[in-house]
Amino acid sequence: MKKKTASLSEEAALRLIVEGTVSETGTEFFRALVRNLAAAVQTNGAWVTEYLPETNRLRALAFWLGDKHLDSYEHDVPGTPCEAVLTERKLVHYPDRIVEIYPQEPDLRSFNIVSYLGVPLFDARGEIMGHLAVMDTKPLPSDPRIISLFEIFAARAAAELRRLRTERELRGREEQVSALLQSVMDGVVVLDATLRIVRVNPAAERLTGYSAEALIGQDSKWFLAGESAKLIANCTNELTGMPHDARHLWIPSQLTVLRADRTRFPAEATLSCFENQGGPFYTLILRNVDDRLTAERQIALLAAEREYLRGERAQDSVLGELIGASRSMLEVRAAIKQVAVTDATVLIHGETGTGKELVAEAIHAASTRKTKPLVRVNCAAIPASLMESEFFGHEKGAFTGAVTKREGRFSLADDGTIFLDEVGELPLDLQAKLLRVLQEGEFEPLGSTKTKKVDVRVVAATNRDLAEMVKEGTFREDLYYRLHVFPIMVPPLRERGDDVVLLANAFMQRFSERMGRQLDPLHREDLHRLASYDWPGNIRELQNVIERAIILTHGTRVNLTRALPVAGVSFPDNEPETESTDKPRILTIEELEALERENLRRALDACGGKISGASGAAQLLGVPASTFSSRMKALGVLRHGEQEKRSS
Ligand SMILES: Nc1ncnc2c1ncn2[C@@H]1O[C@H](COP(=O)(O)OP(=O)(O)OP(=O)(O)O)[C@@H](O)[C@H]1O
Repeated sequence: MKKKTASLSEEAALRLIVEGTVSETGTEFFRALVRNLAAAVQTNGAWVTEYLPETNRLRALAFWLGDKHLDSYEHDVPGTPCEAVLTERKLVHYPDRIVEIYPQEPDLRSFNIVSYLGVPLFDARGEIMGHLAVMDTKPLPSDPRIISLFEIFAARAAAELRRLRTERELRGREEQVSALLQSVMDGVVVLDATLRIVRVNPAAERLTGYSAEALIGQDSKWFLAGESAKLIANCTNELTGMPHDARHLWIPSQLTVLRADRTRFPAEATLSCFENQGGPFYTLILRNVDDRLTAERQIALLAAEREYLRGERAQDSVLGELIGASRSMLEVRAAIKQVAVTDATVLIHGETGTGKELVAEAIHAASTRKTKPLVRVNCAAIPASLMESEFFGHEKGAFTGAVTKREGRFSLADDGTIFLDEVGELPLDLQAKLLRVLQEGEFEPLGSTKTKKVDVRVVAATNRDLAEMVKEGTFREDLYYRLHVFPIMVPPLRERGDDVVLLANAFMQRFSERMGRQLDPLHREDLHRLASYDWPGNIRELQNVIERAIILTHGTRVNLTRALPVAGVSFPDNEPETESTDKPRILTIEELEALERENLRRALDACGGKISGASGAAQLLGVPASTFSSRMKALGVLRHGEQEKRSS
């Protein structure tokens, strides 16, 4: 090392440090520092190191020896004068003959070192970061001026080393943050206090279609639709007023992001605030929720569809009880489906026993009121004097016999459906009251002055010609039109074609299951007989016939003969109720023959097919066996087991 001056004043040394290092940082700083330090204290060498605790080694940040820098110098701590510096954590001075103290340290010998002065460098927490040392090929006597100069250099070195470490740490963190930002799927946009974009991640570039260069420096309005930009501005205001540890907000699906191609997408975001250099910054984490919203919509749609299908299935299960595939019945089913979901009043027309009540049930079951009551009222079955109280209820003492207060059917049906069967039988005064309920939804119970309000859907049914009754003045025209909002005509069985067969088979199955009977399916010819019958009592009559036939059957083959009225003529016990009041009529020859044929069959059935003898069918009829047989032949009646070829 060239000695520039024999001795250097402290000020000159300080100037050396300042001037020699002011413009330098990092490696250059340390190189300047050790060079100037060696010059200041006039030693042969100086070095500044960083301590590597993992390997317990010292690595030179800069090493000046003689007249040059040694690059990449590193050595183990144990057995060196530096060890004393690190373990004693204070300035260590070996003024002379250092080789004798550290004979194992080869570099001391090879560099001809005889004296040493070293000091540890601490970080802000008091941990050793490294050390600064000077060494000389001649003795280095203890000189306070040298020591103080040396300590000035050491303080400067420690400061720079600390700065470097902080910088390195920051860089490490920044790299971590960058790596994180690079890898996240969500777009991250950092805004400054004026809501200008200062940083974006690649996902934000992808989401917006803008490059980072295009985005950085722009106002957040650049990529946010008007309302969304306002929302973000409001949120940032809100955030700055919040406690530091709670400065984040979730903005759910309310943002609209504008892409470079001017398309838009809905986004949800989290917005958080952090302080940097005294000012607030905001991190906006954006997520495109288009897919999610689409998926949610899809799920909602599927759920609605499922609900709809459930409803359909429920409807179908109710409609399933309404057997019939004829065109007219399909129309009835379609009408039920159509009107059920509305609150419209329905008037069901149809002959007796055609299934009007079943239709009313199906309407209720397929309506939104299905969980509420369906209250049935048969207007023909209630005495006129009790009808009003039955409909609207009464107060205690409202009339003789009204010992307690009683709710009427309309109150019971509140929120549900009332089925007014045989509505044509309503007396005129009650028709007026019914009209009021239909129009205003209100009535007064008998004996009460308080008006009751109800929400009741009315389904009425009649087998009478109400329009004709209006003309006759027995049915109110205004009520007729009020009821006639949605008329459904239930066709008689004779107009339903093969529905008879479907119904007969269904009833067979229903009753045989109910009675625990194993029965053969109905024969083709039985079905034919059923189909050719007129069915004045409609489905109720058919149902009765099948039920009766099963009861009368002993084996597995259903005995329709005794249950079925013959060609429109019935035995007295088979007479449909509706016909019971009809006058006896004159029979045709064919009808008489059919009746006789039926009678022969019944006799045969009753006697197990036996004709002659004490328990024979002939005796049952009181005729000789030969007469019985010839009548059988003439009328084409076959015995059990024989194949019948008749088609009546
Ligand atoms: N389409 C059908 N499918 C299955 N059963 C039916 C059908 N229609 C009617 N029924 C059955 O026939 C019987 C008579 O039906 P319902 O009481 O509904 O007829 P209605 O027209 O209301 O009779 P009324 O005019 O005498 O009041 C009931 O037992 C019912 O279950």
